Amino acid sequence: MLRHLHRWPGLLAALLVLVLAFTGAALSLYPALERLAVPQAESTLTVADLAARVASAHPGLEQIRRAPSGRVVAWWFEGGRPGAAVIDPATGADIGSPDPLPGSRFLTDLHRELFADDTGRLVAAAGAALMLALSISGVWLVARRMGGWNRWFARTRGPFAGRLHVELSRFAVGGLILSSVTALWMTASMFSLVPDVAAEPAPALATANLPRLAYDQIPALANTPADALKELSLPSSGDPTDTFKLTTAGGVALIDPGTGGMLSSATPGFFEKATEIMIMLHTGQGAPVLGLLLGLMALSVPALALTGAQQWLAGLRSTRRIRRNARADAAETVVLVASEGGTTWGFARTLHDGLTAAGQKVHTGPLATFDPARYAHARRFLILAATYGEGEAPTAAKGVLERIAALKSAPTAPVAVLGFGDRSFPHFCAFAESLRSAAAQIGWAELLPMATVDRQSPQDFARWSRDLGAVLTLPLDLTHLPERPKTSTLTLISRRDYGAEVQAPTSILRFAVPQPTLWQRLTGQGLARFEAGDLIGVLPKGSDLPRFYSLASSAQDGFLEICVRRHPGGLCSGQLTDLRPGETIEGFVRLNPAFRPHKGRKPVILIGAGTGVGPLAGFLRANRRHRPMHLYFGARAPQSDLLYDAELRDWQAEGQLAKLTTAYSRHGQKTYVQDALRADAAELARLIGSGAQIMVCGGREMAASVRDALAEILATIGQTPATLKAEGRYAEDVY
Ligand SMILES: Cc1cc2nc3c(=O)[nH]c(=O)nc-3n(C[C@H](O)[C@H](O)[C@H](O)COP(=O)(O)O)c2cc1C
Repeated sequence: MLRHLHRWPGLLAALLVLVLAFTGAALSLYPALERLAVPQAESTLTVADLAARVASAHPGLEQIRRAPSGRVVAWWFEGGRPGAAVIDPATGADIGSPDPLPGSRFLTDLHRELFADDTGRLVAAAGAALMLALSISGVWLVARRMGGWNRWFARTRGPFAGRLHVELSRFAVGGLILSSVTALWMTASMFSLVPDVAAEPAPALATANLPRLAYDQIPALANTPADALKELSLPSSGDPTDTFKLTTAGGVALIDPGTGGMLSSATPGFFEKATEIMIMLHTGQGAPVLGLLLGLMALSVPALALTGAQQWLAGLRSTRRIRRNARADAAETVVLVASEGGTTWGFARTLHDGLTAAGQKVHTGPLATFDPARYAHARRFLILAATYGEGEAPTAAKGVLERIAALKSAPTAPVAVLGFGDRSFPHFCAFAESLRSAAAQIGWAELLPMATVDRQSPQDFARWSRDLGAVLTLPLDLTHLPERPKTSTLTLISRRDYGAEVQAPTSILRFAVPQPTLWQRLTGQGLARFEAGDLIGVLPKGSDLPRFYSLASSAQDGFLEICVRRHPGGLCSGQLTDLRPGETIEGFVRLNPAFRPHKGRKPVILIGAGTGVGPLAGFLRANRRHRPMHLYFGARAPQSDLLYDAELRDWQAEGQLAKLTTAYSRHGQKTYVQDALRADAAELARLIGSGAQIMVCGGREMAASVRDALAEILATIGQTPATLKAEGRYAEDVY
């Protein structure tokens, strides 16, 4: 419900709210500009002094008004003609026309009434009401996403658009609520819905036929500082009983010009004062810094709209192919999906269709939206979760574990977790396992013991579905045939071959990148955006199951490069290493943001062996700012499989590679990378102590030996690989 409340007004009102936000942000500059543009009165100046100064230049003075910015405007009637000017309070001289600053009337009319008088005012007020609804529901959604009110300011996780949306909301929501509440108040005041009629003093007449006192002989004018003045109306020269009318923040008074006595007065009531404060808070008039801050917050609105829409579209993309999706609050079976590449959604669809066909009311949605309060009629939860990084959650589901752990009580309906992973990774289905144990920790009853699906195995899935059917007493036996991923055609431009002499035939393959469409560029789909360290899924001929290779180049390089070692009998590596320039493969990019050098100038220690040097070479190629990068590279023999040999020399000469250390396992004194690390223990300890990041890429055994060697080195500075990992300074890409 809350999500709908946040989303639908969001879409409907996007345009209106954007107009209000842009014009509001632009208008917020005016109070500050006006404050800078007008000369300010000295602090000792009184209303009497000011009136005397203006009157000496304009004997027919009728009225003086002072705006909260300090801008003083005077009106007079001289030689049968009315006149008006902005006044320098220091001299009483005219310094310019009292017309509003250029553009401000246009912007004000657009902001306040969309050039449509009362109708426009009501539409603008509706925009403010929608802004308020969005802001308040947004405050709740941030709390929900972060895992509770006490975590409202905690570190954000997950995809960039979602993180930016939360960060901007946290910055801007206070100001947006303030601006919309004050706008609503001002509209209510405009339509006389607030009893804020200006207080008026009782009518009074001056003593006739007395000569006028000088301004400084009238106590009320002589004792009121000029910066407290709002308006002073002078008695009309043709009416002997007319009075001064002095308006200040404290109220309104009628003053006898002959005696100087106060004839009557009135002080503003609660609502009049409240309206005045609302106007100040909304416009920034009298509080230019607040105005600028509110303007800055209003400027977040377009970015919030964009990132909000992007998240909504991403959610829509994943669930749109679920047919007959029951509402979350009506469903008896809730299927929650954590996926990065989308294949788990395919399994979820098959499960959804199977359960629906068996008569169940099923709701399927992203695990990221999990909130027990949403599922009033749930009788069971089925969580389908893939694993990424080093046993971690897919990006969209980051933070879910913390949210489960933060639940005050476990949902009453039991849960079954089905993990999707790949046994060739060291942490097989580790995220699903973490979900299972987080559920157990809070006492969430298990519907079925956790099961796993290895490499999208239809058999594993069918087996689990039968177990589920047995528990639910439904005839479930689901066959899911994984869909072929959407691929691009890549043409080989060049290849360089290494390692044949040392029984490690390896090739660096460089492919042309097809020109991305505008849509792909805007949404980052296809091959529009990739970095070294991301992955390419290659579909070998004769199989729909992709094989992943780490990228050794980024989209900016203008080509896509991978290192492939030919494995005896390997389907994909065989086809790739047989490719001739001009031939093509089918592939798709999978982002791997966990394996990238952090931003900044801190040193990076790159450790790789064999084809593992591929992404590390990509990092070096992109190191145009020459941050210190140290490469430890394990190969078999220098003349045979030292991949990127020529480039490594160039990069070193140009400063992109600070230091290269090689270790050869079949040449001279045989050594491995871990030996080279141990030999450099003191230097490495120093680099890590100064904040260096470690990135390891290569085979599983090499990574384990490197971890052992680094554990010894880290112990000397009171660190472990685990502590560095927790800080995000130890990343592995292992196969
Ligand atoms: C970069 C990357 C890292 C992965 N890490 C793991 C892992 O640590 N453990 C695991 O069991 N599976 C791992 N996998 C395999 C995926 O979890 C598996 O292919 C899953 O079916 C993908 O589901 P999805 O397409 O819905 O994201 C990884 C896959 C990739 C591409």
